[in-house]
Amino acid sequence: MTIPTALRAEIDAAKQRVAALHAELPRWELVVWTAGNVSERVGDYLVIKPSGVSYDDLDADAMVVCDLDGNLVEGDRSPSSDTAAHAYVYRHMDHVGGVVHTHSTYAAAWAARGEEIPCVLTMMADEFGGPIPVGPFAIIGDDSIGRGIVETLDAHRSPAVLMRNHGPFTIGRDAKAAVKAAVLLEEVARAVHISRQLGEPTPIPQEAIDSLYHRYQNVYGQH
Ligand SMILES: O=C(CO)[C@@H](O)[C@@H](O)COP(=O)(O)O
Repeated sequence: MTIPTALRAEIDAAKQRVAALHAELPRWELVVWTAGNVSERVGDYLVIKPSGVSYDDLDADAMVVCDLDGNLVEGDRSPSSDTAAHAYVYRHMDHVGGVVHTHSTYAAAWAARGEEIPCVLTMMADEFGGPIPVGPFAIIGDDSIGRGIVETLDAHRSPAVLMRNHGPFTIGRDAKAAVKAAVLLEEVARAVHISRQLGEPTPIPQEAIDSLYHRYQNVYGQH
């Protein structure tokens, strides 16, 4: 199987974007060693990093392309070990254009307890539209992680899920949006963790969460 000529330019542009976005993971201290990955959907394909390769070596030429069943279509190295999970999300969530997985410290700490992060900060209402949910414990190697991500996020506004005893996966309309969700997730996971050391954080009323989420998703920023 080869990339259709009609997608060549889009695939090459996605390789540039996904390579650059992998550099954001160590930049925002979301990963150690090689423990994180970013993908972006292009038609019936996904662009993702090769497994176990240092972020220092992840340029556009290093990126690999898979079909949405996770089969390698282009590239000379094995795709990320989480490719099956990314591919499952794309197959079952048509609106998703980007997926990120990290083991960021504070988000992983909440995942280790199997506890959702309560919506106690306006930044959480803005970006996540409520609490950040926990997905089921699932072992890498088949569709179980992907299935757990989809089943959990289908029931929430949140673009982030804490896979129990593992770590966060985030989704977005493109890879940049999914990376942003991963960055903000770690920030709120840390803030709420610290807050809870000093007392019980105060929940935000649902009406306020809905209002903040609508503003941030539809008004905030440049239009
Ligand atoms: O945690 C795991 C494997 O257990 C992976 O998410 C992490 O090491 C990243 O793997 P890849 O380098 O993307 O194959």
